[in-house]
Amino acid sequence: MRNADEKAVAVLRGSRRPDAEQEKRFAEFLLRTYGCEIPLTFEEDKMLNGFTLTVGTDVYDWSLKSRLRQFEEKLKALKSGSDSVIPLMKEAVEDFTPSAEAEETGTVLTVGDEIAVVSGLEHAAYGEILLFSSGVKGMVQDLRRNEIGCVLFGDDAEITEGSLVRRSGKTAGIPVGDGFLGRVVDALGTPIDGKGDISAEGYRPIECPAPGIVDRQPVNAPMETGLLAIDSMFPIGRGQRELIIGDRQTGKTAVALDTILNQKGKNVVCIYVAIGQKSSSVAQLVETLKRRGAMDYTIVVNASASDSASLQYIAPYAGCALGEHFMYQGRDVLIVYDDLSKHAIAYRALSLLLERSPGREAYPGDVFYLHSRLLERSAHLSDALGGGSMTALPIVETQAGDVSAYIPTNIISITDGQIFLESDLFFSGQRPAVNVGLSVSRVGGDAQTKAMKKAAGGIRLDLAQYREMEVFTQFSSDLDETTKRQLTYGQSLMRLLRQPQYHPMSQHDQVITLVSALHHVMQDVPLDDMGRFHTELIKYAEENMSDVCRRVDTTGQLSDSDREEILKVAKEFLEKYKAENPQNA
Ligand SMILES: Nc1ncnc2c1ncn2[C@@H]1O[C@H](COP(=O)(O)OP(=O)(O)OP(=O)(O)O)[C@@H](O)[C@H]1O
Repeated sequence: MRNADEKAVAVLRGSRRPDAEQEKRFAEFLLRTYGCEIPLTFEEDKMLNGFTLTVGTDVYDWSLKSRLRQFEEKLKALKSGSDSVIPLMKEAVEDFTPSAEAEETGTVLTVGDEIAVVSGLEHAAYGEILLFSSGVKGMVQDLRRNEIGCVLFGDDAEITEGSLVRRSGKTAGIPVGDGFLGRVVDALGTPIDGKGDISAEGYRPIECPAPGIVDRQPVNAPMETGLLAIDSMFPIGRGQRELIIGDRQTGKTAVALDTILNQKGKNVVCIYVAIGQKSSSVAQLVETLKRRGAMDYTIVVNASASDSASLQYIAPYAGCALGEHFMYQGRDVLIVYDDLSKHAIAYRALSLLLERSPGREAYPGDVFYLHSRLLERSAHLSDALGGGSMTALPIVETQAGDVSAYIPTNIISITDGQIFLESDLFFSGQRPAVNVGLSVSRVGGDAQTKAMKKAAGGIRLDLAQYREMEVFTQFSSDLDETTKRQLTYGQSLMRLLRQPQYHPMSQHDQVITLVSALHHVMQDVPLDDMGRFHTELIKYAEENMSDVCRRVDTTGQLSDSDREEILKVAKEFLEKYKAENPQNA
């Protein structure tokens, strides 16, 4: 029996809410031990995946651990036939004998600014959850000689100096499962969309080692964004990590959102992690996803600007754990971290409060590890592990286009390429504002479908030549005919790469556009009329060669004869267009 002054919180690990029979047994046990009746209250604890049992004012540790382990082994042996589970569960409850275990307790030395310094917990490990006497939880972040620095996930006003802290023996975790699809949750997995509780299938620690080399296979399947500028030149593969980088308000979120919308009907689970954003922007985004039918396969994890720095710090790891659950089931996952600059800032705030020495731009020394351990968890798993994948689209905000700042360079070096969005292009109306010169995709080329590869052929080269020529000819007025044509060709290509928001293009749409554009079919169409011409061309092509469109979409191949057919139809449409619009001919 413990000191009667201590506050009583105990955790019934890995268990469902105890049934009436079990509760009776607890009550009897307490009566036997204390000689009087003590009220019991059970509360679900999502973070530790268990139930907190509060008993009077004493500390207990109810351990069902060994029973549960045996029970799990039996279940595994049975491979869970539901008929045979019920007697097993009964048996587990009947054989249960509560026991009190010794545990390590410490005291709070100082507390403030979401940080507590604790002494006396000699065996606490990095990342372990500590339970404060007020019920608030914290995570060990700093291990010093005689004390521990801990970030708090709750109100620090309730914690007083000298109060008691207990170890939980567990690292922070999040409930996971299909029930989360279509929901908005906070960084601890608690629903915040007012739609009630989520029934979880399992539980995953938020920090988990990334799959090793043998557990992976090369990226070889495309993750189409539906954006012509990206799919044609910087293709993304399933399992790839592609950074979206740019100044504020350059359409970074829009690219990620369009990619999520484009996954409709493709059996991809999408996760959007909002870090340090306004809750109103997140609500707007959720509304857009709902309206466009994308919320059914999407989970939104929100740690808003008004949440504590510690919640913002763990949000991407929690989102990643949710994604891993699906990835290890062999499914494909797309995860967007919006954005990692704010994540780094939250971590910097925590580190400075923990009195770690500041390094470059006042970030702590391990800020590279902060992001590398997160992004390394995205992978294309080997077939032996189910062949699932997790594609990451981290977003980073730059200041005045400076990609060489600390956080952008770090993340550029961790990821497999970047889509660089430029303010000047954005404001000149070129949206998505992809800078073709600075963007790159290092592994996606292998994942691009043969049809796209064939259709997109030399577009990057053509655009590079155009950009060079554009600079040289900016101030000269009399240009020769070839240069002029090259310029109009480049301009028409750039115009075609403009794409309104929420209008992802299908694969056949992109292939038809690229084949016709790169064969100069659209060159003479006035730039102002390009949008209309393009829309009508696609409609005309879909009506006149539906079999080619279907073949491209289903097989991902583009035979020479199909290409000829596309060109023929495009030219036919051009003639029709010229006849209908003689002023543009
Ligand atoms: N392709 C597009 N066509 C038209 N408008 C667009 C396009 N892409 C983005 N926008 C608009 O540009 C604005 C900024 O986009 P967005 O919020 O995605 O940028 P951001 O870089 O994520 O911004 P922040 O820095 O605030 O995170 C939005 O109003 C969005 O509707």
